[in-house]
Amino acid sequence: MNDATEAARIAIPVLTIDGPSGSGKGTISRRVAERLGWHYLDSGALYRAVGVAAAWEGVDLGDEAAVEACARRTRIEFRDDAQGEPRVIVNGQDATDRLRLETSGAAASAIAAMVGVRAALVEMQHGFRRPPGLVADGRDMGTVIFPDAGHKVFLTASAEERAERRHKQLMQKGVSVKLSSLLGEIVARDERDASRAVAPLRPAPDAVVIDTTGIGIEAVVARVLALLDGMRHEPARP
Ligand SMILES: Nc1ncnc2c1ncn2[C@@H]1O[C@H](COP(=O)(O)OP(=O)(O)O)[C@@H](O)[C@H]1O
Ligand SMILES: Nc1ccn([C@H]2C[C@H](O)[C@@H](COP(=O)(O)OP(=O)(O)O)O2)c(=O)n1
Repeated sequence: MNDATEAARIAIPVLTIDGPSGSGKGTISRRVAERLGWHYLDSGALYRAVGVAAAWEGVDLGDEAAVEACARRTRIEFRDDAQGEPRVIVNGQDATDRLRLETSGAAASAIAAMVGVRAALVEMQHGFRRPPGLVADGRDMGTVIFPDAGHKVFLTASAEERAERRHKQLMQKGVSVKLSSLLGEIVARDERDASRAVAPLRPAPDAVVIDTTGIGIEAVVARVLALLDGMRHEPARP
């Protein structure tokens, strides 16, 4: 990339929304992106998609080189269906429902600890930075992928509330799962995501942390938009 192209790329505004599972990243990011008319990157879906592609291809998840090669060849597309629902197409197949399973989240978390897998997905994530702007959700959006983002948010909520939210979400989809086992899975996944050596889950030093425990979706959206508004009107520092 030449200097002029790089300068044009980094002039495109980015809002990063990182946080643990069930903190509301996807829900809040989608709504904020819609209000702003910006693009949206669900980076977790990329890790989930690689995990699913690896399972389809019989790749051993313990073999780092094989999983990295799988990450490099996996084709992932985001599309809205006729009802406007977002779908994720992995190597030409609609994998949306499978990607949402907690087993896919756990597989994604395991392969996301591999440095080669993370490296394989960097360019694809940068490709989402297109005018007029991008809202990017994940674990390392503000720390690693878009460290120059002008707006960074880290969402949290108590583990109990996050498990309850996920439980309700799964029940609505007709997936029956015990709340206690879900809580255990979520806590274990957060622990692995936060303790890994490469791009661990943690707030960027310049992120605004919002604890969403007991705060409704629209109130969180309003807080994020207010933050953005404040930053946009902040006078440039000398
Ligand atoms: N602030 C909130 N209050 C109550 N429920 C929420 C809140 N934020 C998100 N949810 C719900 O919690 C569930 C998980 O949210 P999601 O956006 O998928 O989280 P994440 O992307 O962080 O895993 C969804 O059903 C969503 O509607
Ligand atoms: N930027 C990202 C996004 C997700 N991951 C990994 C770690 C997460 O446990 C899995 C799944 O992420 P995803 O955001 O889809 O999961 P939740 O919706 O928060 O439950 O992927 C990551 O390491 N880096």
